[in-house]
Amino acid sequence: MELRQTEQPGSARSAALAAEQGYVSTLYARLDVVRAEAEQALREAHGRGGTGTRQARIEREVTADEQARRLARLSGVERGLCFGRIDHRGIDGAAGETLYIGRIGLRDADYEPLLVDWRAPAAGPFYAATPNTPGPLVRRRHLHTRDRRVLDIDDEVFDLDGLTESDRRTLVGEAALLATLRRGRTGRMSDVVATIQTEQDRVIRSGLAGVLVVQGGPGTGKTVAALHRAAYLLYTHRRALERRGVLVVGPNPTFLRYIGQVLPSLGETDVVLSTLGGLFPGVSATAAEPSHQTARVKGDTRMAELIRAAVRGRQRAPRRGVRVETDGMVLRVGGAACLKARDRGRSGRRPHNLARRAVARDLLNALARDQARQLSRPLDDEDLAYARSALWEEDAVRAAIDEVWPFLTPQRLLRELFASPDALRSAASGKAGLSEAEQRALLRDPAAEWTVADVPLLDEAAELLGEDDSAARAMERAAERERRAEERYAQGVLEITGLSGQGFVDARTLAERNRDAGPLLTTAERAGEDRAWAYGHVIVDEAQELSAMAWRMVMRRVPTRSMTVVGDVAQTGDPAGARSWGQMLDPYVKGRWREERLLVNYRTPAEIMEVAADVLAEVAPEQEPPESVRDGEAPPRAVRVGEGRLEAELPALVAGELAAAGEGRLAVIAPTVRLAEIRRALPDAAVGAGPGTLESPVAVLTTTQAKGLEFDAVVVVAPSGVIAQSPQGGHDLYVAVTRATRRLTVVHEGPLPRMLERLRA
Ligand SMILES: Nc1ncnc2c1ncn2[C@@H]1O[C@H](COP(=O)(O)OP(=O)(O)OP(=O)(O)O)[C@@H](O)[C@H]1O
Repeated sequence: MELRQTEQPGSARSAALAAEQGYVSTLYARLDVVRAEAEQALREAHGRGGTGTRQARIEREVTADEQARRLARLSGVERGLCFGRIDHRGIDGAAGETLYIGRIGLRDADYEPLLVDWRAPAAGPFYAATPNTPGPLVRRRHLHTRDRRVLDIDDEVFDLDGLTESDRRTLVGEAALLATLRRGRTGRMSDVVATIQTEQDRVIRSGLAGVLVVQGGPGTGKTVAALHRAAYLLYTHRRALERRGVLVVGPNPTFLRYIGQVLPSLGETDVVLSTLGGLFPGVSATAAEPSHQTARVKGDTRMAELIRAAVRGRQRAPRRGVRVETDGMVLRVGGAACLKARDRGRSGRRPHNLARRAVARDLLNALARDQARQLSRPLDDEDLAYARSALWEEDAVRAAIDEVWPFLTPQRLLRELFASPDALRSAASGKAGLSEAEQRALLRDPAAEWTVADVPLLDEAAELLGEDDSAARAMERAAERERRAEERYAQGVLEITGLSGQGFVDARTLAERNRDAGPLLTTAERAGEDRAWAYGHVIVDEAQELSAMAWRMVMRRVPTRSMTVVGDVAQTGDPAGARSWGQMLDPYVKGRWREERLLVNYRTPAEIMEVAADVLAEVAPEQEPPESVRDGEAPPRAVRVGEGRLEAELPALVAGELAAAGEGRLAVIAPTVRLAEIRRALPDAAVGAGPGTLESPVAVLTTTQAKGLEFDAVVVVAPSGVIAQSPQGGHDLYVAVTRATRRLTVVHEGPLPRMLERLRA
């Protein structure tokens, strides 16, 4: 049986608190010493001056860089440095070992451990122990601190002799967890190191190799567990991952901002956060597809065949040959010679742009021979080489070569393909086998902006075309950004170390020194610029939204297939998204992916989850709803407004909900077609996925934009509209009603959809 000991008798409790305060004070004192040492080391690294060999300078800057990172890490753990303690079972009457668990590891001057990093194996039992399976522990203690003071302790004593009753939820540190969950939301996700639950801990500490799928209903902590996993993997496999980096892919920029500060708070910087639309260097796509049909077609793997055929279609052998007018002469390459050049280009199986060299050379040779013949000049190898380079300088010659085998960027290929019904028809007629309607769905204005679903297509095209000069251009852009970032970074270093304004060195000089030694790009920065970068591990959140084409792109980024795939197939909103994990993953790791399921909902109160469960039963009856960990403060409700009255009635309703939510944040979630009206009704609200969305007390969002986010109060407007908006509308409604941490209101004009019947009661 488990004993909770928050209610200890007064004096015993004060004594325990005082003892813990003593220990925690020792920890902070040690932290101060370690910080001072790191500051000193950084000062020394900079103090060594700007002379010496390049190698020496680089070494010095690397040391300085490491010390600066170390300092940043040490500064980041001030809040909640130590949050737990575990007491091990003694052996043969001797007392067992006691360990304190915290955000980083600390040792005393004699190198004896004072504090164990939460990611270290020794901290494992703190998260893994349950009343049924306490492992080596006799007690787990949660320490609640503010600033450097211990405010409270919360004990779980595992009585080893009399375990009778199973705690179904196996909650770790229930009091600590519930206190955390009851807090108002701030608009940013925060770390949960102090209250990680056993089932989440299994996800976090699962091995690095292979594909791990984390399937779980809304609010089960998939995202938070995945981010802690990133920190854990970087800590545990630092050598393997530091050089290659970790990529986290999220559904939209707002979501990335929402989760962005969890990783720095965990001390991790070598992580690239990206949306799918940002995975192709040089393109930053956010636009959605104009229709569900277009989204579906673009996500289908037949697109790979279409693009392959489109590239082949650009490799031509004009039957009449090519003709160039230069210097008053007409030079020709016959149809047969063109065919031969093209076939030679294809036979090497090299990517299109790389094979172009050989094709161009063949054509230039043919033109040079024609020129020599017309001028009745002999042509030895040297003459031929000279003639080739002279001809290559001529625009008309290059245009003729382009007729046979043009240089293509992925952007140009797709733009021209999607703008031309003929090109589409001819590419679609082969293996791709797209119907006429499907071809029409792809047609668009060449000036249209890139959509998120275009990005995997650009990536596919880049594979077939081979590298162009985009890497070089990206490096130039990176160098410029680097120059600007260096100064900002240097200023940051000076501020962190307290050296700013003390006359040691100024930001510009520090940045200059770095520059002299060559750019010190982090792994994350180098990886983010490089399409062909192979990451050490990739985490995909809201992974159910990825189409089959998007999976092809993501898999290219991680040839080792070391991945964490996080999502919920019951929340799939994208028409090309996943119906099952096997459907998406089996083509790459058939039967070799493992799955962990998270079953407890930490976000949505039980009363709201009942409503959501009705929706789930309708739209994905094979899925189990997660079980809520806490009860709500107010029952969810439906409010009917008269036809055409929404704009008039919404402001008061939202104001009332906002007041009831206290300091909290509110989201209005609505179908796209109603946004304009809601914007008029709530002129002060942040609308859509802009930068202010997370800060504003009231945000107006579509379900797609609300994915992965949470709010104290949620007002779902026009549920029938949400359902009708897309073939996955039921899934969208499920997402919408599960965003609330405290209050849910559904506003409807017509009859309530059947799946929300419970709200009528
Ligand atoms: N162990 C925990 N301790 C404290 N808070 C937790 C814990 N696990 C989850 N939470 C909180 O529960 C909420 C939901 O977590 P999260 O967003 O990771 O869920 P999710 O499974 O990704 O949800 P969805 O599928 O709806 O996007 C967050 O506020 C998170 O901080």
